[in-house]
Amino acid sequence: MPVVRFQAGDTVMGRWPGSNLYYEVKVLSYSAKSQLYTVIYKDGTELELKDADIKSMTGFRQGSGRSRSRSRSRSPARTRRSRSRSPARTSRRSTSHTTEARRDRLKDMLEVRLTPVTMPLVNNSNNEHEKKEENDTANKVVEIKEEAENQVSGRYNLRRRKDQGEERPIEEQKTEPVVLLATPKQTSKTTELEFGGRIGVFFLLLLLPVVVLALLTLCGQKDSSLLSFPLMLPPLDSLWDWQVFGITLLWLLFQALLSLLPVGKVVNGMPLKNGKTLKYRINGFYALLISGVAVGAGVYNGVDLGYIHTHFLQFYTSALLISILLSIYLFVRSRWATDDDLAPAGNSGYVMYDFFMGRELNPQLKGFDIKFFCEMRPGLIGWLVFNFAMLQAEMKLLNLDTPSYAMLLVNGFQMLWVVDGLWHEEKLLSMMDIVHDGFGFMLAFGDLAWVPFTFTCQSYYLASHPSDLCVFWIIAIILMNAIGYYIFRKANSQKFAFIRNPSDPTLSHLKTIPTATGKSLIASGLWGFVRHPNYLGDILMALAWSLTCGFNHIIPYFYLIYLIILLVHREARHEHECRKKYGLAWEQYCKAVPYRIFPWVY
Ligand SMILES: NC(=O)C1=CN([C@@H]2O[C@H](COP(=O)(O)OP(=O)(O)OC[C@H]3O[C@@H](n4cnc5c(N)ncnc54)[C@H](OP(=O)(O)O)[C@@H]3O)[C@@H](O)[C@H]2O)C=CC1
Ligand SMILES: CC(C)CCC[C@@H](C)[C@H]1CC=C2C3=C(CC[C@@]21C)[C@@]1(C)CC[C@H](O)C(C)(C)[C@@H]1CC3
Repeated sequence: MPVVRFQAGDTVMGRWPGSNLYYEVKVLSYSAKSQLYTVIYKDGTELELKDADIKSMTGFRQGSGRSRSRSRSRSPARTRRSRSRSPARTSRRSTSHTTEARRDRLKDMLEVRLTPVTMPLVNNSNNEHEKKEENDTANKVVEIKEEAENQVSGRYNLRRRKDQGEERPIEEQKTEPVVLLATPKQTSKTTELEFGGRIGVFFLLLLLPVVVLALLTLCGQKDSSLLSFPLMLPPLDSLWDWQVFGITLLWLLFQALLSLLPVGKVVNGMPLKNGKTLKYRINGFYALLISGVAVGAGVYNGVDLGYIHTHFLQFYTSALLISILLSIYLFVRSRWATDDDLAPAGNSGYVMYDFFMGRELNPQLKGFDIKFFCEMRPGLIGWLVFNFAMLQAEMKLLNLDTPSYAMLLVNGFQMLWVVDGLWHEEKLLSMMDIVHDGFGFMLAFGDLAWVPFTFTCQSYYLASHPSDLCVFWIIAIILMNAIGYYIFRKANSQKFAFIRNPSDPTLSHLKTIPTATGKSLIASGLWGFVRHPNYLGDILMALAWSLTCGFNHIIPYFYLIYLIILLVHREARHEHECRKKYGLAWEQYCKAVPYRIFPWVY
């Protein structure tokens, strides 16, 4: 039976999710079922916190006193300034739990809720915004937050905007690893399960590999109609080839070696739970160039890429086996991971769920980050090699002197997407997959098997299904891809620049909405059109890719359908997180930007 340490109305210190920052909060209620406290921050943001993330005011003062004295020796001026502002100093109350006192506190709390901080749309360069934030909740946190703001290195913006002018490029920043606050280590359990929980994940584990197999089988046969789906699995010996397995392992090794090349800059990842940052070498674009030269040299010297087309299923089963073995290795090694190494989403205690979601956030082998490598290299670059192989296979199978326009368009569009991804490789470091998701079966299979074998569905299809495109259709498809790419790139670049430095002068025209965390939300330009313009751009491109294959079968639309499902789910996940994280500011933002991904769809 859990001990309920706090009562409704108590003022306590609550940890901000995903960080070691503590804010003054009031307890609203406790749920015995979920064993979570609902607390309210001073700006009205309500969150559910675990017992381990809450400290009593007295306990916290004793704990933070130590860290305060540590920082005082480092920066006395800063500490003095923050102390004079700290509401914890001016409004410390007795923690005795008399009914009278509790009722008073509850009244205070309700007043906070009834007078929420209003957050107007502000211009990025507007001084009023800064003045506004001076009075904002973000400034009313106790001094430990101020201290933490000064200590967090990297790009995660927890500063007030008036301090942000000091932001420097990542490479130049000092990355002294720091522990923000000495708190006793607690194992943070995942309580909210995603993807339909244990049952959902069980089905995904079984279904995903079969879906890819079915897709490849249908794509490869003459009649690709869903109705002609083979009810029998292909014979097992047609699914396995040791030589193909060896080639796949060699490809992985080659890519791993390329990623270790000492070319390209070294940058810091986002700060981890313990305030430390990991270092990453950004050389994906060089790896792509070298891989291109190597494949080109192979073809020039008589290597027949048609082998990939004829052994595509075997390549898939090899990649599948490697991803399963890798996931087992990752799961086993996570037994020795510390709490700091664990991903917030993959530590439920249910073996299958955690195996799927991934327990460890950034598993490393002597500084080699396995997740970052898998996400950006073997699958993505392999995808382009596969596309090129399909182009050669098409010419051979359909007796063509030159590749079809459809095949050329698919190869060109997808090469642009991959080149763009590797050119902007550094930006991946702030993405949900790297910052939040553990590395388990979902991503291992996703990166090594799903990406190279489902993203190729159009070129694999075109290799044996001619698609004649008229000039009008070609122009329309190119235009659609260009518009999609423009939206995708501009939105992602703006978002990344803003996360890195919200005071970036090139973004000063953008309107933003401040939140209690100190982070603001862009609410104009592309980001004022829909809440995820980058998703919209991506979907437009995916549509253009599929349209090259005509309308005879739905199979080449597989990638488009997958992407829409994934991004709609991702949007819902993000929305859920942000509602908890930003509270009223999020509501304000949703009012200002009502459409989610598609314009006119709420
Ligand atoms: N082809 C494929 O299989 C897939 C492609 N993608 C593509 O990858 C790209 C990146 O995806 P993803 O990481 O999901 O991107 P998101 O757009 O969800 O970006 C997440 C980050 O952006 C921040 N953010 C979101 N909205 C705002 C805003 N209005 N103002 C300021 N910051 C904001 C979030 O901040 P916070 O949450 O901290 O507020 C978070 O740090 C997309 O273009 C997507 O289409 C993604 C998945 C699969
Ligand atoms: C197995 C599942 C059903 C789904 C697996 C999903 C993953 C394969 C994808 C989730 C998000 C991804 C992104 C990229 C690759 C595929 C995965 C990992 C990406 C890195 C590719 C390069 C792009 O430029 C990008 C925009 C950076 C992509 C980001 C998302």
